Amino acid sequence: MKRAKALTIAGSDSGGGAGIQADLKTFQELKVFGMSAITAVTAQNTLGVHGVYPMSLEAIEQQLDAIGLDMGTEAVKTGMLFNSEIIELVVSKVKQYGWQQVVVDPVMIAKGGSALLQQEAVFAMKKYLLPVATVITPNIPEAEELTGLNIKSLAERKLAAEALFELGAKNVIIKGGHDTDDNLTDLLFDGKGFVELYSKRIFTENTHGTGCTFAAAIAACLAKGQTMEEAFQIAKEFVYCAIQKDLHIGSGHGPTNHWAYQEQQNRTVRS
Ligand SMILES: Nc1ncnc2c1ncn2[C@@H]1O[C@H](COP(=O)(O)OP(=O)(O)O)[C@@H](O)[C@H]1O
Ligand SMILES: Cc1ncc(COP(=O)(O)OP(=O)(O)O)c(N)n1
Repeated sequence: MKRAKALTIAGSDSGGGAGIQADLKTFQELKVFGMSAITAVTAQNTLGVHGVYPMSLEAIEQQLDAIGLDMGTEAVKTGMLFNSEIIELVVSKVKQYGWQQVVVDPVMIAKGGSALLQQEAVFAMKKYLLPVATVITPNIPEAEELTGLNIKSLAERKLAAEALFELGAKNVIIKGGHDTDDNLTDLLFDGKGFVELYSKRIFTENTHGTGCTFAAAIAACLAKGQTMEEAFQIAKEFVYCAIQKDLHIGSGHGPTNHWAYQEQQNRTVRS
């Protein structure tokens, strides 16, 4: 049987909750063959980011060529890209290999406050990366940084989504984890209309890596040929289950549970 493949281009999280590790776990759970190109190694646990070690451009290029020249991929997901040189390299490889489904998670700052993208790289993200994005998945602070808009209301979020679409992303999803009330709205804009997905906030400390997991689920679904709206719905459900059935690992902001979605699907099929 031919299996869909997805490539994550992101940073490594030694704690296993975010970055490359979250992406590969999500791909696997959604039955997509996962591949990776590591842009930076972070020393990270549930208490925060303790070190960031960017890879050389040569090392990143070799990883991308290794995939592009032999295996190919049905979807690409980008996460922590750290600086403008890495962004420009990734964009050139996306174009060289004609990779079509490109999910851009514009990772900037970890929940603990550590910078995962240098400030100078925001310009390159807007100018080079957004135009090759099938979808960009910022949280509210990232959408504010990319658009220069203040986002307090859903109406303002819609304006930000339109602004990101104008910068070249074919679809925009602004995530609601940073909503100020306890009803979270994730918003999709495809250039024509909006889709809103709602959930209640789950009260837990264990939300490390929710953004990575959400974007990886979108990439996995697109790799399998599902529509953007289907991918959006599955990703929201996947991450909700992962937060709801949290694992209580570590003494700080713990990881989510990447196998919870499949466990729920299995229960539904059996009952
Ligand atoms: N406490 C929570 N309860 C339920 N869903 C959440 C919670 N926190 C985040 N989410 C969901 O997780 C996904 C990632 O959102 P967000 O936290 O905004 O991303 P990021 O990790 O990039 O900051 C979204 O679908 C959001 O609605
Ligand atoms: C290596 C690495 N990449 C990305 C992140 C940020 O992940 P995110 O899903 O936004 O989760 P939080 O850091 O906000 O918990 C990361 N921490 N490390």
